[in-house]
Amino acid sequence: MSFNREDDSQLKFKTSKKLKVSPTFEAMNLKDDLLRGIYSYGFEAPSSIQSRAITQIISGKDIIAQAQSGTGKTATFTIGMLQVIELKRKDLQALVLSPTRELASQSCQVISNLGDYMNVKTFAVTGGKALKDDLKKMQNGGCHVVSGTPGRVLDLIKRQAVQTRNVQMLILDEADELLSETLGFKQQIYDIFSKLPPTCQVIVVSATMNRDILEVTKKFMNDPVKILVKRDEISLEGIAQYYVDVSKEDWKFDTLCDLYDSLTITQCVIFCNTRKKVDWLSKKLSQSNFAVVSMHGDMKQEERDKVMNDFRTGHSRVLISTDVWARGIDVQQISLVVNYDMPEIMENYIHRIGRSGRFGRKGIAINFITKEDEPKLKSTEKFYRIKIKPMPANLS
Ligand SMILES: Nc1ncnc2c1ncn2[C@@H]1O[C@H](COP(=O)(O)OP(=O)(O)OP(=O)(O)O)[C@@H](O)[C@H]1O
Repeated sequence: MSFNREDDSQLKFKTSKKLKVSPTFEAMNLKDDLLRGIYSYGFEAPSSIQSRAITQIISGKDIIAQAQSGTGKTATFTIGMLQVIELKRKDLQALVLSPTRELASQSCQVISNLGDYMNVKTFAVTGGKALKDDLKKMQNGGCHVVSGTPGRVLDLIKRQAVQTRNVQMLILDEADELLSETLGFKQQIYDIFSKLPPTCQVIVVSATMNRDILEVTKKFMNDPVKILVKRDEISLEGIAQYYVDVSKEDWKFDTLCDLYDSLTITQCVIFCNTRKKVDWLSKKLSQSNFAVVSMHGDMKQEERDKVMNDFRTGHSRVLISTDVWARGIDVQQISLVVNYDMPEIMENYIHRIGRSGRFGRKGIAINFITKEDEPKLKSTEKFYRIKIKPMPANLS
């Protein structure tokens, strides 16, 4: 998935025709306790993907659900899943897989919140945490839903701590990332899949899909319902996208310092392409007395957890990270994303800028462009049919 991509239009893959649209949550015939959970979580009406996909999930069909970032895909699969799960039973019935530990934990939290009045029991099992703790909590039993990263889930299945015999729903969140050739999750996903009952319903979800991934889904999905988004509609209108012509790498730092006051108006994420660069940038900003925090995959999990917690609660406002933060993480106060480096993977442009502008909020994305980045900028604009304009002098 490089930037020099041939046209991979989804010609063969089209949104299924005549899908039912439920204009309200009541119209979905949900359990009372689930409906209560939805309203007390603060939701009033379903988003576009929710009004189309939830009832399809409930009907038991396999589904490919694509929708723009921040439009409520997590609640889509969660509500569908909670409606189907039998709470009286004490066995594992649904499995959610995510590419990062933080995302798996976040989804677990959403499931637990929306299912608050149903007494749903859900656990997050992720790498970076003590295996023995996961073994213990799974042994205690009674878990209806596991949300985890593929490696840890597979490990627990092999140790028979996660019992898959009654799993009736598999959800692949950020599915294009989980199934991509480059990241090494694909084989783990296949291995997990091979341990599930053959009748298990499969739900794949992401803001981005490409033809290769859609081809792959044919191998393990059964005539899925498809809800797809055209490429020129993937980028959210509410996120204003700008570039700053920095010419050379050396000039990025001063440009960022000049922007710092704008970064702290609400909350901001700055993306770099390597862990080393994240460390370097956060050190250099701290030395210049700018308050920033940072997170990447080489850090200890306790440290990652602390950074996440401080950022979620608003104690820190500027976070520097790698693509470990590109997908799925939901912090509503983020209004600004800076690509200090342009992403290596085209899809991640959409995911990164989608950390702002959550659920209809306004957002701003700023891309630092060196001479070498110019072709990337052009191909991103062309691919998603967007216009990334020069940053205005007065950003606010
Ligand atoms: N029906 C709703 N009404 C109000 N807020 C909602 C509704 N559905 C979801 N939200 C909120 O919108 C935000 C974004 O939702 P979510 O994280 O599920 O988006 P997403 O589509 O999974 O995004 P991404 O592509 O970045 O993973 C969350 O804060 C969520 O609580």
